[in-house]
Amino acid sequence: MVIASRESRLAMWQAEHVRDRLTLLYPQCDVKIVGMTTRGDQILDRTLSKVGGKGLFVKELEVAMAEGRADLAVHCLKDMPMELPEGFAMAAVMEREDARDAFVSNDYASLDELPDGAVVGTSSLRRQALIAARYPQLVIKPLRGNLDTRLAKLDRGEYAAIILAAAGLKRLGLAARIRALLSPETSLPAPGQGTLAIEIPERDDGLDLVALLAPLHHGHSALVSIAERKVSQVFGGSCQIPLASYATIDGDQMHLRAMVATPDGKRMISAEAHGPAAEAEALGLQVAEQLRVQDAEGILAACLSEAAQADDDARSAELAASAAGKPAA
Ligand SMILES: NCc1[nH]cc(CCC(=O)O)c1CC(=O)O
Repeated sequence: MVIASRESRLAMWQAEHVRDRLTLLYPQCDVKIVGMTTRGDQILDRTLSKVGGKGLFVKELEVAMAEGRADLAVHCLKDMPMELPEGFAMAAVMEREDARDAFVSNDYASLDELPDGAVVGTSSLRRQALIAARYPQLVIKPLRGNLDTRLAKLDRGEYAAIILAAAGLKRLGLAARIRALLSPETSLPAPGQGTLAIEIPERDDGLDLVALLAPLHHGHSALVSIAERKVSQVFGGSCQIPLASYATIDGDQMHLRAMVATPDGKRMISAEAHGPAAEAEALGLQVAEQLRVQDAEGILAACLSEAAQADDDARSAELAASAAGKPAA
């Protein structure tokens, strides 16, 4: 069995995690990992939402699976497109890690402690909007790169604090860097945050990978991800829009909360619903409908035109820089 993985430390940890679970389940099976670099790993100078979004990190892995060089790929569910390309399926959704955002800083213990004008690093439009709405006195600057790069930028003093997913830090043994976990009330998580999913190609050799991977599937985590991702899907499933969607299950009841905002956090709408967990998709649609009647589409249109404007600005800067004979910053 071959697992295709990106080469970042986090992606490798995730692939190794699945390899170890499979090896325990099927000691007779030889599980290997093949590492590969994706377009998303190569483009580090621009905000992710502006260079093509979620598909960027999975394409090369899918090509490897389609060509028979790999049997499965492990992804952060948060980075997976809402609809998988023809010929691929989600074989398992694993048990969710901590879904919360984490506050990381060398000098401050929480967002509340940051002085006016302090620079906070994040490239997630969702985190940017949520922080800007609650802490208008803070300055939010883009932050990209893998986890180690982001932490190094913080340590060099480029930011007073940065916001990252708690799950990634915990997986890499970096939980000690977390100064505060942001409650869903402060920073409602992204759809699927903290959850790993396994993607497989359709195959015609009769091997039932879904059945083989079933012990890695976690029913509750799958149900909350269906509800969360439905909300995102209704609004286009893009990461160019600040959208949060977070569900929890208590007994057989699900609680789903969602939020849509403009990147500056000046317009923000929320919705929530309770219902049977088994009706996850319907709950997602219900919350999406509540957002729609509050003009979610109007807010999203404003986001997309802002993103297009930023793209134009970036292109103009690139053109001006190349005319001046130097690479764009
Ligand atoms: N967009 C990048 C990404 N995709 C998944 C995670 C974290 C791990 C997870 O949510 O499972 C991260 C890093 C971050 O948001 O800080």
